[in-house]
Amino acid sequence: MRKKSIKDLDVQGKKVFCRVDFNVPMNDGTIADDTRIRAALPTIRHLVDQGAIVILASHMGRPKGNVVEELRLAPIAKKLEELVGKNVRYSKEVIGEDVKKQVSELEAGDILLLENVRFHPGEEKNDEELAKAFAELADIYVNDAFGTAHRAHVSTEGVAKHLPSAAGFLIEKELEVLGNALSDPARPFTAIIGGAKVKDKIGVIDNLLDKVDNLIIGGGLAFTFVKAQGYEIGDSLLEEDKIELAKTFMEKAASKGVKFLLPIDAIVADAFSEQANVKVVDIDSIPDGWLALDIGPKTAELYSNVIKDSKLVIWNGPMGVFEMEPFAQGTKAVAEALAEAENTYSIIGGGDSARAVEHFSLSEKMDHISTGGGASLEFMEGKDLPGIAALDE
Ligand SMILES: Nc1ncnc2c1ncn2[C@@H]1O[C@H](COP(=O)(O)OP(=O)(O)OP(=O)(O)O)[C@@H](O)[C@H]1O
Ligand SMILES: O=C(O)[C@H](O)COP(=O)(O)O
Repeated sequence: MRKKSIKDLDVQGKKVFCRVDFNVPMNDGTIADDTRIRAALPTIRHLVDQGAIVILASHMGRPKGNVVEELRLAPIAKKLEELVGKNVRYSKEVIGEDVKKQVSELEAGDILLLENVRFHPGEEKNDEELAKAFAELADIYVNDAFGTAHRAHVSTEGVAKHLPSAAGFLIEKELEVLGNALSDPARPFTAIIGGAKVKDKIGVIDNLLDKVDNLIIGGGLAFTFVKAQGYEIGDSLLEEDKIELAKTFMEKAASKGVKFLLPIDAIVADAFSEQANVKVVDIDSIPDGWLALDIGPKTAELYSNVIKDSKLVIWNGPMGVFEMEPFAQGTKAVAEALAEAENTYSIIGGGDSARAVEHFSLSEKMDHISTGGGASLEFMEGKDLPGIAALDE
């Protein structure tokens, strides 16, 4: 069922409580990447232009109900001011008398940013009292925090039960792109799954096997599959209790005619370190005591060719330990193949893959980079996102 859109609302003179995801990476008090702030601008600008009184709420980090000085949103307010080109007020409180007073002073088109909502112990508990207190501040609730839509917290879910609600432009765009990709994909449709843990990606692999033509596996999780194929993997990442499941995934792929691609070679190291001794080996020759930390060059070429022959590619999770230079080549090759593939629509599923693409300065070449890491993953798993489910239809 289609959710109500911010476009369907008359917000002139109305107080709008708008949840955004300003959980941006910080480096010594400065914003290391403002992508998520920029992603919320269309909604914020629309509300301002339509004469709404805009109350913005976001979390940053995981302060677990405590005030953590480094996680205050003051630098975000400043950055936002720069980006929207108008004064942004900032409250050092999440809720309370001072917030009420500040809200009462706002006029149409004004913006107030509340303090990090996770400073309040009620936020993550989805506390009813806090939900009511937020609702009392406003006439309307807009959720545009796609990155946090998989959390049932007060500012993402609880407050929606007390106010007329709608989705902002970012959530709409994410749902449209990810939704279209999964429900009516251009073919060949390829999913690339990497990262560290099989157990975190079980749901998404299972769901994607019903939809894709090719499933490419890389990263640390590939080695549980390699082990399931019967090869020795040295000290590479292994989830012993998932070997049987890995086999069932490969069987499911075969029965559905899905090409299931696993590494055919790997970059192995004698320690988990940038300074380690490194060599390239075929997948059946990973030496005892060594760890596979990246896909090898033959695998990178194989994966790149599949990518270039695809019409649609979804990518979640790096191909290797890309944070260390000697193990970044596989992830880089995949990013470059996506960047070069002219007839391929590329969707980067947030989190580490988005960071990797940014790291290789290839973001501009991708068709859609989701602002959601966990959220896009849960969406791809076919789960309902509580922050979206709670919105009016
Ligand atoms: N072969 C490998 N061995 C060990 N760790 C690996 C290997 N390949 C990748 N990694 C690590 O996996 C981590 C990311 O794994 P994780 O499962 O957390 O992915 P993710 O964060 O869920 O991905 P995304 O954020 O894109 O959804 C990276 O830090 C990377 O260094
Ligand atoms: O960065 C994210 O994935 C979102 O902002 C959600 O953050 P969380 O995982 O701390 O809930």
